[in-house]
Amino acid sequence: MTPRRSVLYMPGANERALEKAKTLPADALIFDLEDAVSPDAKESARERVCAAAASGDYGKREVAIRVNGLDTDWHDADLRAAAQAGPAAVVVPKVNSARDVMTIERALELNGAPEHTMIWAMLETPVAMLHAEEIASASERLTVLVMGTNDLAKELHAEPAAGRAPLVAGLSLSLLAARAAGKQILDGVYNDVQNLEGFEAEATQARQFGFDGKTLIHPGQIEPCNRVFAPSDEAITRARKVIEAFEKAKRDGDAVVTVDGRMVENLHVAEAERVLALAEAIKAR
Ligand SMILES: CC(C)(COP(=O)(O)OP(=O)(O)OC[C@H]1O[C@@H](n2cnc3c(N)ncnc32)[C@H](O)[C@@H]1OP(=O)(O)O)[C@@H](O)C(=O)NCCC(=O)NCCSC(=O)C[C@H](O)C(=O)O
Ligand SMILES: [Mg+2]
Repeated sequence: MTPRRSVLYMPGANERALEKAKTLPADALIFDLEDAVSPDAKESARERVCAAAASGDYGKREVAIRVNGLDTDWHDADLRAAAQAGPAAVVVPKVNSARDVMTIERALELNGAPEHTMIWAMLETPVAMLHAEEIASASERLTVLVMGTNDLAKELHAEPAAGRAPLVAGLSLSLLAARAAGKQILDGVYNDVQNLEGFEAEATQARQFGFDGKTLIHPGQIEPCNRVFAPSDEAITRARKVIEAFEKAKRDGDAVVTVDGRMVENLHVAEAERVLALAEAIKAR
């Protein structure tokens, strides 16, 4: 289990951000070549980002490179350079179909990407929401889905609303697809970098939905995000109690038991084991 609670984007043209990221407590970093880089800086950013990704200077943080989209002039050169740099993942924006995933997979192979370089597909268009299942299950190399909620809101003509109501259908379809295919899924970014209270509320909503973590745009969002997506002490204590109580029930020949007044069956044990495994994986970081 790889914790991906906090996944920080940074503009590939921003040398200072790439440097600063070496000391930030994010679980993963995405060096961006897409929206955060202006057209005239695309080539220099590509070189800088690939050198940084290949440097091994980021410790236990997973390093991913976001390339430009399949339908852009920069995509092929980005993917070739990223494949050669060999990051943990190549993040591809605006993936719309299983065919897109297979095209990316083939390009990684043709360009000699190491086996450890995975595909993280961004779901950020209405058609991607409707194709989420085929995208999520198109390749074993695709391990993570990433929501692009800014683009999705733009395409939907959606307005900001309480509880992200206009986006809930898309978020839910993407989550269903990720879980059905056994993949991880990350929530989109929160744009108001000054508003940490609003950020924490949105991250909590994402955790309650079932997201594994959230993509971020500012270092100030990392700490609250790590806290929200880690099992709390209370959750760990309850998970241990559930496992112990169920073990005892089994010894007594029962398949169901109550813990603190709530029913526990073997499915709850599986969830408790997941919580403990995640807590252990976070501790090991
Ligand atoms: C949003 C920002 C432009 C704000 O920048 P700024 O005002 O300069 O922030 P601060 O002055 O508060 O910065 C303090 C220090 O932190 C460093 N910093 C800031 N952001 C990052 C970062 N993302 N990674 C690493 N380090 C960062 C600054 O350099 C300062 O350092 P120091 O000088 O040493 O104190 C800016 O935060 C930013 O550019 N964020 C990332 C934007 C980005 O990558 N956007 C693209 C991804 S999101 C997206 O594409 C959405 C998706 O596709 C969708 O559709 O939803
Ligand atoms: Mg986007």
